[in-house]
Amino acid sequence: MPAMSFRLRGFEATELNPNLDANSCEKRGKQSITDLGDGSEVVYVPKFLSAERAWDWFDYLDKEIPWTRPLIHVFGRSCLQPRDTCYVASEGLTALKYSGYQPHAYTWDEYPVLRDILQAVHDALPGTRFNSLLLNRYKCGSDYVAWHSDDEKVYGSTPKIASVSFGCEREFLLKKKPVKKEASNASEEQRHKRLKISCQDRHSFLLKHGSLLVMRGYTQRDWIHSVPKRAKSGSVRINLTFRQIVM
Ligand SMILES: O=C(O)CCC(=O)C(=O)O
Ligand SMILES: [Fe+2]
Repeated sequence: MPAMSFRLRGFEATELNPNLDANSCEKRGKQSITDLGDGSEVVYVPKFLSAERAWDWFDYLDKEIPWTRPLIHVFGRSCLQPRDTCYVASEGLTALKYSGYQPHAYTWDEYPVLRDILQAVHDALPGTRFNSLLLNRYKCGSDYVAWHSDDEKVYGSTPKIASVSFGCEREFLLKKKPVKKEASNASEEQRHKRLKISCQDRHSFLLKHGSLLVMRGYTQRDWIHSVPKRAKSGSVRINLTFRQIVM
């Protein structure tokens, strides 16, 4: 598939920085790149942060962030968002709105540790310039995020989203968006290709304390993701997703 490998080569330029000092590379350990097909990719780095550093940041975030649990509107109904949230963005950007909710944008200056975490992410992903951050706190196993994609127009057509996790391990699922109904005149080859894709249309990552997961390429256009409820009650998990607002 020469066309695709060419397209993917474009993404390789922004892979994890191989030139970080040997020590931080070592700590960062292995990364895995999952090719979701058709220009969508997920990079997972289980040991992005040392456990100690990640616990320090967990404690700060848990205590200092002004968490809220807003009322959101989905499918014509209002409900409490099933997790705590907070939003931070650079000044002068277009306001973010999702599920009928427009969060207040706090500034980076109000929570300086967030700049340190942002710096660690920028160091690992050369060429990125994240200017906004959505924070989520899952207090127990019944807090979750439903299937969705972060495909808001403000992020552009191929957003890169860097997700850092702290505390309780939770499962992160990816599922291919359903393809539009097959035209009746689709060739045998096209049908075979679709069938093959549909067998590989789910992925799961156990997001560890101190891990980094990056979604890139067409992942928001072609895939949805979720953090489902967990039957056995878990402890607190905090997740930070760094994004770049481009319009
Ligand atoms: O908590 C996570 O790992 C994912 C959060 C998420 O998908 C989001 O904030 O859009
Ligand atoms: Fe998301």
